[in-house]
Amino acid sequence: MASVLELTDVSFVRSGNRILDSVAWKVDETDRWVILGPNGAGKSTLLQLASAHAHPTSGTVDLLGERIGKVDVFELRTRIGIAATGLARRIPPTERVGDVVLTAAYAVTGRWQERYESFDLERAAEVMDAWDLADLSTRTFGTLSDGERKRVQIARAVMTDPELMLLDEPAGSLDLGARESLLQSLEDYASSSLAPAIVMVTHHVEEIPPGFTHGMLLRDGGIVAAGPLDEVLTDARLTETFGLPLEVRHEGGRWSARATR
Ligand SMILES: Nc1ncnc2c1ncn2[C@@H]1O[C@H](COP(=O)(O)OP(=O)(O)OP(=O)(O)O)[C@@H](O)[C@H]1O
Repeated sequence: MASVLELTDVSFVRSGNRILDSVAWKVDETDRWVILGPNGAGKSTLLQLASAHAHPTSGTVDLLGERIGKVDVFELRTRIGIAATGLARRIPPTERVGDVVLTAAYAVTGRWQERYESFDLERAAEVMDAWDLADLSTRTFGTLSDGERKRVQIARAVMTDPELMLLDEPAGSLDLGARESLLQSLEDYASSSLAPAIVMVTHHVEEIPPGFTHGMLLRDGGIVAAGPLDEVLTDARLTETFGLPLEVRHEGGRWSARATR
């Protein structure tokens, strides 16, 4: 099976702070990964490396068949879909939802004078339909709820048919209904044989969509466990990762966890 991302002995140091330490990780094209770990564990930094927005201090990152440091990262980034809060901040609040999705074809935010082909317009309509955004296409991004904004960000990332999809806390800050509805959409997306490899960072095991296959537990920049989800999400490993006694359950395709006394 072809690997889309491979980190070999990767360390990442900033201001003398070892944020990632000797990380080895391989993502194959059919994998759907979830990354969990306490605040400050290094999850977002790992996504920065996985999206060619950061270089490792030592070790190697191979992304979509290219070695980071030996390739034009601007070209490489067009092959990766990212939905993250930091990127959402760059979307002008006055931009129409339809244009937020469509402008992904040129990797820009804010529609200007780009000329779109009919297949771009058809693709944007198809993606907005799939992510329940068709009724919002003429609304402006700034008027949307948090849940709607998350959907728009993901639809924008899906628009270009990426070879790797990176999701940073897609269900963070959503109410119960919005979360459950988003998880159903993510489950549908992840179950398609046409979907790319997916890596999702989350703070809660309850936010893992059914069908996700692999998990990584990160603590203090090091991997506690990585592999098939049911081997990784155990009481002992979650307890070690979060530093308090935890009990985990897996029922009906969904995960939950709580502290024990
Ligand atoms: N440029 C930097 N210089 C120094 N330290 C940094 C820098 N960027 C991040 N860090 C530190 O690296 C650690 C990991 O940060 P990162 O954002 O990757 O963690 P995270 O697991 O995503 O956290 P959270 O769950 O809170 O979002 C944190 O302690 C953070 O303060």
